[in-house]
Amino acid sequence: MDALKLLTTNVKFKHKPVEKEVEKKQEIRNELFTGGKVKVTGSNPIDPVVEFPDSIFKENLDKQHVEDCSAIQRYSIPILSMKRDLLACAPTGSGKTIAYLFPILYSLQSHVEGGYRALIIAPTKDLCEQIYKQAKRLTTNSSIHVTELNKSNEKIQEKSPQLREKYDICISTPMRLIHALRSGLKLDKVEYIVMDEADRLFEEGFVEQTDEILSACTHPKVCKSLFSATLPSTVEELAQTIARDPLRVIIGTKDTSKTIDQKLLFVGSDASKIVIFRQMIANGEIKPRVVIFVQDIERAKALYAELMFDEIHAGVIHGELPEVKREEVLNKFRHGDIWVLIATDLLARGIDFHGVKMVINFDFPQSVHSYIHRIGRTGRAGHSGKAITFFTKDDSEYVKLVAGVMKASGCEVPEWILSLPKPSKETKKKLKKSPPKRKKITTRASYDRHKELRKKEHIKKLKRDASIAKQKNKEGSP
Ligand SMILES: Nc1ncnc2c1ncn2[C@@H]1O[C@H](COP(=O)(O)OP(=O)(O)OP(=O)(O)O)[C@@H](O)[C@H]1O
Repeated sequence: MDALKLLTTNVKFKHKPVEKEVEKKQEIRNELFTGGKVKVTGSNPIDPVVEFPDSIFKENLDKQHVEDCSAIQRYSIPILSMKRDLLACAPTGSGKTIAYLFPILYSLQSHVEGGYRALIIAPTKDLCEQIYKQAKRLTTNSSIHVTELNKSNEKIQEKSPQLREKYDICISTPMRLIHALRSGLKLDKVEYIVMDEADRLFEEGFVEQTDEILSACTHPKVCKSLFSATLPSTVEELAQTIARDPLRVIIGTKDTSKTIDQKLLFVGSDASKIVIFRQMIANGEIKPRVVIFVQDIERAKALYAELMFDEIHAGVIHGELPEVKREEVLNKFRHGDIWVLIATDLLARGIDFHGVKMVINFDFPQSVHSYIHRIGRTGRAGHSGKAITFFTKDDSEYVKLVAGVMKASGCEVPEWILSLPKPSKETKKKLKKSPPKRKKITTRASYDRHKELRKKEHIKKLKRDASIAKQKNKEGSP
């Protein structure tokens, strides 16, 4: 089956490991469990555990085939169980969700009391939904109850506040939680606050909300923890001011991932990108499943239209899609009905897909952290992955940023890229604020495209009508 067919045929993709890769895979798995370099700082550090403590939660993990503790889990379990504040930085896909859920559940089960006792804050609804699902799996058959604040259940809980007493753990975006706070929610019983994707929660647009939430948590012994694959020093400084005698755990080399084979690809201009992408498909260089990142919603829609035209099993996800539709697209991608998922940075953080072989940065990311989180959608949980970043002349002043991460992760980077000057602080800020203006994604004049699309749809309809007529004839024949 040629590459284009593989992406367009309606057969679910199955992953078959190639034998020669086994050794490399073993090396990558070891990285997950040993974490390579581990750095713990802070007063009175606590020794790591070697395995998940016996409990109903461990039994539930066994059912998910999560048996050995990953490096971050070995450290976070005793630290959070002892209610020490924690700043944790560990690579994408290294199991940070279980790293905070497990010790919190383990600790809360010993004393049952009504009302939210742990709060998990994450920047997007999709991520909250994913954390909620993991928490539900972990708490099966236990005495701990979890809720995720969303539009509908927030209203229900607002009308009947006694319902909140049923839940021990609440998962929410900052915005949703602030809304609930302003309609009377009390957070005085909260003993644990987790800030997942913490650096994002301390960025402009979120930091005021995060602050308001933290001030509402008035329990004298509230334990605060921050988790992310990227913790810039500015965030760490801020975190140090809200945390009490925290321990700081860094797994691996900060801001790198050893499980992803990263490449930079000069594509000349924006107009060439789609042509090069098609060429890569034809050459068999694109192995499903793939996540493609573009810089804005308009480009996501345009690329989707192009791939749909090629009859590739593609899907698109961005902030303009309603929640239900987003969930539907994510599920289709998870179940293998969509092989090429086009996304904006909305999906860059935290979302966990199994079997993503490749991430393509169709548009250059707007920051190093965005790069790290985007490529982190592959190479998760001890698997290997590949990331290709397209860059044009317009991106050249920022390329060095990514090259540094690649080098630190042990990937090959051409010398000429390494010798480029480092972008200044101002240049980095400029990029973060507004990416380069890009040419529209299209290979055909829109009139021609519409004409061709209409023709294709017409042929499809004719085929459908013919098959219905054939069926009717059959049923009518004696
Ligand atoms: N100890 C473990 N052994 C094997 N798999 C694990 C283990 N812990 C977690 N996983 C699996 O690893 C995957 C990635 O976990 P998770 O989403 O928590 O990563 P993460 O570190 O939060 O990544 P990101 O930084 O991208 O948010 C999940 O599918 C999870 O079930």
